[in-house]
Amino acid sequence: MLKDPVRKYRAFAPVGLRDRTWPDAVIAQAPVWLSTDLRDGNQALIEPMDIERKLRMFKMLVKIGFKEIEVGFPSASQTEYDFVRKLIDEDLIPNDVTVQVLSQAREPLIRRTFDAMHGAKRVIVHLYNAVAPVMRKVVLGLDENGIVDLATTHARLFQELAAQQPGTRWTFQYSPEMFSGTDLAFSKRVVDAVTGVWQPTPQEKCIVNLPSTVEHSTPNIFADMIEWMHRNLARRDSIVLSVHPHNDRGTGTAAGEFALMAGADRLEGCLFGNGERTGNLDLVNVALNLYTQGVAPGLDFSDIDEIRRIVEHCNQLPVHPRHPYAGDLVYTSFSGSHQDAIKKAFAARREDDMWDMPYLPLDPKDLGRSYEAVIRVNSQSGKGGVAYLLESEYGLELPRRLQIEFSQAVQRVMDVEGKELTARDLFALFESQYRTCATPAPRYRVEEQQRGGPVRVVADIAMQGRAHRIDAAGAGPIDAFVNGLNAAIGADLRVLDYHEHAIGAGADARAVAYMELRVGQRTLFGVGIDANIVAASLKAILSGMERAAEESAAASAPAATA
Ligand SMILES: CC(=O)SCCNC(=O)CCNC(=O)[C@H](O)C(C)(C)COP(=O)(O)OP(=O)(O)OC[C@H]1O[C@@H](n2cnc3c(N)ncnc32)[C@H](O)[C@@H]1OP(=O)(O)O
Ligand SMILES: CC(C)C(=O)C(=O)O
Repeated sequence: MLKDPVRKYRAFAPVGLRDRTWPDAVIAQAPVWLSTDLRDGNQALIEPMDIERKLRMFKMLVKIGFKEIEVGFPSASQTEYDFVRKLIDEDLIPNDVTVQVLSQAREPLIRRTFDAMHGAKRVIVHLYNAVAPVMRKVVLGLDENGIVDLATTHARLFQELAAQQPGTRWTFQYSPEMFSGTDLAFSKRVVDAVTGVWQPTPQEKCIVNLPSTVEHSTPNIFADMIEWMHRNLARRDSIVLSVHPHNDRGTGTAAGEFALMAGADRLEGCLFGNGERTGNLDLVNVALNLYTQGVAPGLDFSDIDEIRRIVEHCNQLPVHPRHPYAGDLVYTSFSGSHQDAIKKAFAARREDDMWDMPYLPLDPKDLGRSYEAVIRVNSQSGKGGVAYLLESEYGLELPRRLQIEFSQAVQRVMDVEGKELTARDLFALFESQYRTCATPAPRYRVEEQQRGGPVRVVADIAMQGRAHRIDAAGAGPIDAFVNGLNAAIGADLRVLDYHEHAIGAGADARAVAYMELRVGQRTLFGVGIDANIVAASLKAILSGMERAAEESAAASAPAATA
């Protein structure tokens, strides 16, 4: 790279629109959307779509709700031509959808384009030629007058050929290619000349499409350019003002949104931003940005994963896992503080509340995603994430101090393995830590002399492989069991805290008991799961006692020598 890039690159000149209004505008309604996946998207693919893939894409675009779809460049190849013929001949274009086709300002290409559209009910036929100084000089070898002449000559040809097919309802569209790299006065001159030929009316509008063929500047400058054109174009009331942003600087979405604020009526782009180089404007991104502001986009992304799979199949290109709204990881938090906030916000949320979820700008359910992947646990995670997964996947509502205790066990595993732990891994670790499967239910009997009075518990238990009989009284079954255990094995056991809840419902429901115990000098948890609530509590005590015994055995074992 150059130390002094100014010797090679020049900054894009600002427009200097002092009385600009767009920064205060609010986008309160959806624009007219034009999908160019089958044209600009397609021309950027390593392997352009065959007819089967084009058709699959077309049907999906219709299902999403696009009413204007650029289906190809019919003069480019036989496949392109045959595809539009198939749509027309097999009557595959719904009545409320208008197809669009593109042609360069070259007579044979335009003739073939009109030829391809015979019998179509409605067509947007799209003319372009380059207007930027670099293209005038190196590609076309024309001065400004020559460019105006090129555009108007072919605009007249459009009129002539359309008149020969009166059964079709034609809408004309013109794009001054590389508008983003052209001075505004000249862009206006060419566009006014073209609309001067077409003479659109407020009832029969034409479309003027302003492309940032290459994105040269910050999006505020593009917005100034659009506002300037919006204010200065002749016949503005007879024009649908469209923009076609690319994404060379990574600000295509901002450019599209700012352009709407600056007066544009229509956006051209592709799903997930496919298109030349860094892509076209990402229509999913803009539509869902609107949605999160409470504006109905008029496009349906309720099954975003299915749409993404079809796009990946048709384009043979992957959608990045971090792609806005659609990527595999965009609703997933790994980091502890994010997980903690999400978990608390989910717990506080009621069904009809406005969406106000930390770290989640949109409810993944609205796009057909489950909450399953919202939180995933790795070494960056804390207790909140672990607790969330155990609760959402296994119905375990761990009390706060147990969350802290268990997350230390998780961290120890993570430090060794260093990889993500799934909900299933965490549950398996929880089962083994708290011996929820290994602790057998004691055989026990509870005797109550009078309702509300002291109870007697008689139980046979096994502790550290040895059998014991417990027979003691207490204020309730837990108290009696603890008293009996202390007497039978000489333990120093107290219950500090106790939580229990049901897991599941109906005949399959089980109870889980979380028991915070003081065993000698040690404070720790025991957990028991059983169909019977008393059995679950006794198991929880035994689980904690076994854990304490194992820990003290481990602490007194001689340290291994190398
Ligand atoms: C910014 C955009 O996305 S615009 C759309 C671009 N899309 C495509 O190009 C995909 C489809 N294109 C094609 O299949 C081919 O380019 C075709 C069939 C249209 C034309 O093919 P060819 O006739 O072989 O021309 P080629 O592709 O080399 O294009 C260069 C010619 O087009 C002319 N040309 C280039 N841009 C323009 C323009 N905007 N307006 C008019 N003529 C142009 C050039 O001057 C050059 O003419 P020359 O051969 O007389 O020097
Ligand atoms: C034909 C035009 C609209 C185009 O694709 C571009 O300039 O990017």
